[in-house]
Amino acid sequence: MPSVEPQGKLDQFFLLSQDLLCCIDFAGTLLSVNPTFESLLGYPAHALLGKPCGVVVEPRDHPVIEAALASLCRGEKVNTFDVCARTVEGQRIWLEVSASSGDQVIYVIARDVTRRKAVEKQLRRNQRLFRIAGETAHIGGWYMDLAVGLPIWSEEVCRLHDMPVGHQPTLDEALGFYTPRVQPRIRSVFTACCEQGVSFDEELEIVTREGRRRWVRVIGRAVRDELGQIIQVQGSTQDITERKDTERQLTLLERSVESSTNGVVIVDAQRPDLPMVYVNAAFERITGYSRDDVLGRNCRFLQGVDTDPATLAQLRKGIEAQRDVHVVIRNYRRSGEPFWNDLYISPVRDEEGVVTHFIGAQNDITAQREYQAQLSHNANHDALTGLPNRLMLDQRLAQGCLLARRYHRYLAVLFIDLDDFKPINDTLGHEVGDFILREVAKRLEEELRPWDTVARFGGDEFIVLLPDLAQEDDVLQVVERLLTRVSAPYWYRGSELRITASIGIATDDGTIRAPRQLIQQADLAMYKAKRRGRNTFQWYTDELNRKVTERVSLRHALQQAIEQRQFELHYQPQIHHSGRVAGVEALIRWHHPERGNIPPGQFISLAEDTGQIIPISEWVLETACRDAMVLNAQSATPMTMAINVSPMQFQRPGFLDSVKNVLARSGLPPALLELELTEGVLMDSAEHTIQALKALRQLGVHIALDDFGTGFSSLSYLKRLPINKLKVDRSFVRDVATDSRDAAIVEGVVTMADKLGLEVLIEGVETAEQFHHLRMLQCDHFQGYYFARPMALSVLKHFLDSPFAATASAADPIS
Ligand SMILES: Nc1nc2c(ncn2[C@@H]2O[C@H](COP(=O)(O)O[C@H]3[C@@H](O)[C@H](n4cnc5c(=O)[nH]c(N)nc54)O[C@@H]3COP(=O)(O)O)[C@@H](O)[C@H]2O)c(=O)[nH]1
Repeated sequence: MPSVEPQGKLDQFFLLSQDLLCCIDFAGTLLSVNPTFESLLGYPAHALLGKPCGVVVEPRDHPVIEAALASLCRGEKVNTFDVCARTVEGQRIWLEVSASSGDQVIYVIARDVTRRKAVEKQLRRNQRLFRIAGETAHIGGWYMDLAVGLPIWSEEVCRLHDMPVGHQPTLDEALGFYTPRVQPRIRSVFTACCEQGVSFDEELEIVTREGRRRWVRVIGRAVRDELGQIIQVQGSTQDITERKDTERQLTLLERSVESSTNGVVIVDAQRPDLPMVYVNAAFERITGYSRDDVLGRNCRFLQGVDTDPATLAQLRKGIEAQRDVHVVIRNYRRSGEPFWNDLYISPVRDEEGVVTHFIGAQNDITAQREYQAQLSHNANHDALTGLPNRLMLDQRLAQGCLLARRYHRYLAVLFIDLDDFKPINDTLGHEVGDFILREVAKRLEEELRPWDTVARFGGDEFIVLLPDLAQEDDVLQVVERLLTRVSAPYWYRGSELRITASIGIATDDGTIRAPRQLIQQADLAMYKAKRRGRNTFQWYTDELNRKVTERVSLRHALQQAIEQRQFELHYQPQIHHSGRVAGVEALIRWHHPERGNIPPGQFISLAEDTGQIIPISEWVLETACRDAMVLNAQSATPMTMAINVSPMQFQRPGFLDSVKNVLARSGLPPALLELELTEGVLMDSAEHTIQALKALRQLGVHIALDDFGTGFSSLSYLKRLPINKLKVDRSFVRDVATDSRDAAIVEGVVTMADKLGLEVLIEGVETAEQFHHLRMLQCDHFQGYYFARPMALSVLKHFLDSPFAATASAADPIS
């Protein structure tokens, strides 16, 4: 293969050049190579000449060479191109190739650009990494040459502003993306950077071209030339919207937790002893401990002596099992004051589900608890005295019975009723009444053992439960103590008040099945105590029960009697000392369809107690007045009608009017009506009674004082009473013939009545002997079986028509 030899100066250049030089023909065959070609690629010239130039080039680049040769063959110019050659040792060398055609040959200059290629590669790699970093971190770069005054944005910065990649804004446009609120700030820091070289690092909000609001972190710094002149400002802009959103959410969360009214505690679940790592302001407020006091400590210091161990165990179990727990626990504030903590504890897990923390939400429910306790106390206690009420009494009663049964002990139930409490309340006022009730409650409590119960049963009634008595009689000493204590004086605003109590006692030896029965039994016994004179006690007995049961059944029967008009009036003549019948006393008779005649002594007092006396009395008054008119129509001389007036009837406000009305309806002259009142009625409410009597007297009605001598009336009081007659009780008559004391009493009464200008009637005269003694006295009237028994109206009419003188004479002529 002929070689093309360079000549002259060109030869020198060919031989000494640092570049690879070679000549090839238009087929690409190597014609000559310079020494650098040989040395760089490691091939001797003879090994190359005559070979295609592509032998030293990577096959991958052969098409590049072929294309260049083709162009040169067509006489076209070829631009510099790069190919990768391979040395004899296999090392790759990048060559930058320039080729130009001569007449017959092609001159090729190839320069080793391996190093440049490596730098370019590295640069490209760096650029790619930079782009990846920018895209993933949403961070882009920018700079502005001060001399030019136009910011240059990276692709990421363009994207961040929703601008097309490659957009190059003016400075004003670039800063104009910031929201109006932060405009002054960005312009100020940017200017300071340009003019004074002050770096900046700001987090500000922009509005993109699409109108989206985004938070960016913009960092800038000045670049100076070798003279220290600021020539450029460069920096980065990062989209931190997500972080800001997260931060905002966190801030919101934190503020919410901070401003929550509930206490919030976070403890570290991974450190020993679960130390607190966060507490909010409400925790500080509720507990009184500051953050500094508590962070790092376990929250058990909030517990105290009263903290319920069962609740603590429940709490501990929940934490150990890493599950939600809800407890209401007794905790203590820093001041030592206890409070009720309504506590929810929940585990907080990380992404792997590992419990890293526990969060506790606590609520101080002390006030709520107290309110509930108050409500429950109110539901179980009497508002005035603070004593247990009926509801609680029932529970305690059931407990007491249970204890008596289980431990073979006795339970005593005391029914305590204050004597004559109503007059205190009515006359002195409710304030005084309340004071007495409170005081009594206090005294009763003070006299009892801690495990006894005193409850207010209602009004002026109290129930005492004495459980756990070894013997029934043990109750007596308590009862006596209670009676003494209640009857001690009460001092109200400097005035002394007195009150007593009547107590009924019932006991259970563990056999009673219905505990409430004990209260009923004690109640019955209490009534008996009242009847026995008050300020005393009475045991419940079966006999008492029988009597009370009888009273209950009688009460029902009485109601039927009122409704079915089973009553009749009998009349007993009252004899004037002249021997004529001066009047009659109306006496009620009850003809029960099954029981037969029931005497008034058996039902009048019951009717008094139940209030049934009112309709009965009204009927008596009406009937007696009507019958009096009948009798007077038949009688030649005026005949009075004496009627027994019950205390309740007399004290009713409308009594006077009812008398007036009955008189008006019947037409009976008032002077022929005599109302018989007992001493007991007249002794009550002195002034009121006297006024009522005066009103009756003004009406013209006569008043007789019945059962005189049995009521211990004060004689001075007697003189003030506007009455007409005294009826000497028959108890003085019975033995008047044999007992000089009775005779003296009757005589004394007759004399006194005479001096007071009162008439006298001696009742209960049964025998001639009695009458014989009594007729010697200057007495006006007599009444008794000796003269006539009470009789029905029809019988009385015959009696009056009969020659009474004969009857009376038969008994013993009076005149
Ligand atoms: N409030 C009302 N009380 C009434 C009425 N009717 C009767 N009574 C009272 O009931 C009590 C018992 O009355 P009674 O069984 O009718 O007895 C009366 C007479 O029968 C009885 N009496 C009359 N004479 C004699 C006698 O010689 N011996 C004797 N052992 N008893 C006699 O006395 C009763 C009349 O007593 P008094 O009223 O005190 O005059 C009795 O307390 C009645 O008051 C009524 O309608 N309303």
